[in-house]
Amino acid sequence: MSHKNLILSLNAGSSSLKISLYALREGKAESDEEPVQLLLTSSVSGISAPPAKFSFKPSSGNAQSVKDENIESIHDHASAFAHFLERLEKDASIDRNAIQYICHRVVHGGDYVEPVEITNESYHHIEKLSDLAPLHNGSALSVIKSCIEALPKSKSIAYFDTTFHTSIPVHISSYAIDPEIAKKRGLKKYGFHGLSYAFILGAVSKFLNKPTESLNLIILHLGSGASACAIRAGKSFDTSMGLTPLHGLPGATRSGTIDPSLIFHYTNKAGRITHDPGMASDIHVTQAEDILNRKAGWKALCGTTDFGIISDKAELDKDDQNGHISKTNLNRLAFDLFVDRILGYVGSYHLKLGGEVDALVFSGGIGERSVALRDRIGEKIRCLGYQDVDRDRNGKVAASDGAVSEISTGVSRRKILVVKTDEQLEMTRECVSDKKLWA
Ligand SMILES: Nc1ncnc2c1ncn2[C@@H]1O[C@H](COP(=O)(O)OP(=O)(O)O)[C@@H](O)[C@H]1O
Ligand SMILES: CC(=O)OP(=O)(O)O
Ligand SMILES: [Mg+2]
Repeated sequence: MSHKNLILSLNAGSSSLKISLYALREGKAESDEEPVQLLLTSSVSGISAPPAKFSFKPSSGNAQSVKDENIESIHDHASAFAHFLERLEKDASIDRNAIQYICHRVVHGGDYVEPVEITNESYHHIEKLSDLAPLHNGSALSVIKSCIEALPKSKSIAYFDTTFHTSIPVHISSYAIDPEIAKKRGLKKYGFHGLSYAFILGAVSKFLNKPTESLNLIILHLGSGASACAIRAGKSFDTSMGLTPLHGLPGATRSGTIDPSLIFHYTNKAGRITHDPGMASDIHVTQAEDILNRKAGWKALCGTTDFGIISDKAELDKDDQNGHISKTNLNRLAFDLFVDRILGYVGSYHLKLGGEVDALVFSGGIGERSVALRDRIGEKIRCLGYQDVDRDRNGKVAASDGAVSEISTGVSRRKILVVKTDEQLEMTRECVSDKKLWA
């Protein structure tokens, strides 16, 4: 395939590497047309629960699609990217020299409030923030490093999850601690999943045919990392993650919010630097942070990071009348606990938005796929004036990237939607619209 002006978009999540390759459209795009054409998507999932699964899906042409192939040689994000590059050349015959820009999702941007080109200085700035996103920034940097080595002609640009949340008012983003120390050390709520929230906001605005500035939404991004966001007048007003992506909802291996004192009763080595081989060697965090980020969440409760399995088993327990499954079924506990924490945020954000909410949106790997979770949350929020979840619609949510599915019906104006989020496309749109890059 021969294309000019390619944009490669890389999203290093805590358990996955998601990749999309686009070609810039020639000529002026129609007003409603995407400025890029998608050439292929690829993903490596289960990086934190090997064997990792590799998928490769060209949009057209003769190249073969691959779905969920177990790849033993992938053990981290850098080896996942190396495997992708190999397959790009072998399976899709795309000339990597045609890649002009590489967009990288970087979770923690610290005080960077806009995307930055990767230079020595910005690389080290992102590296310094690695301890504040121990499952993320280091992985993104390892992929950036691979790009510098394997694709020296392409320019790498970092897009931050934190940028979207710079609109959060100071009384919401501040902690009740010594303000001088907070300022000196940058201790405040940053919030994450911002690229996903920006994408979802745009998709919902189009779907409801309302300008973003007029929208109030509660969005749930439920993936390996899970967070909630209150959008007021098209801007982030509050979000559940904080200084780090540990705060708020539990995740695949993360505890979410706990009483901070709990950790000192859990272990008497909380403050020591961890030497666990599972934590990347260039990340320096305490055992407390290691336990709460990597040895907690669904993995600790149920022995799996796959919420699909948890929700199936939780369902089994509900139907069992013979006492074969213990009443203390941990899958059931995990499911109910997740529902409880999500409801806490939905209720709180509903109030913070003064009851003016246009829609509740589900997204992320769990939000997009768990029919049971959407059904349960839908049932619980009816008292807030949301429409009813429609069984049929809920079971048939569209699976393509960017799709918006309405799963509720009724007379209330408050809808329940599912959006298949696309952080790679969000970064690419920003890249294309940045005039400096295309002068
Ligand atoms: N059928 C399913 N039902 C519920 N959850 C699922 C299903 N399939 C995958 N998941 C969940 O989606 C998670 C991955 O979400 P995703 O947003 O893609 O992850 P990441 O945070 O790495 O970007 C998995 O950890 C798994 O728990
Ligand atoms: C911020 C975060 O937790 O991201 P992810 O869900 O992709 O791991
Ligand atoms: Mg993700």
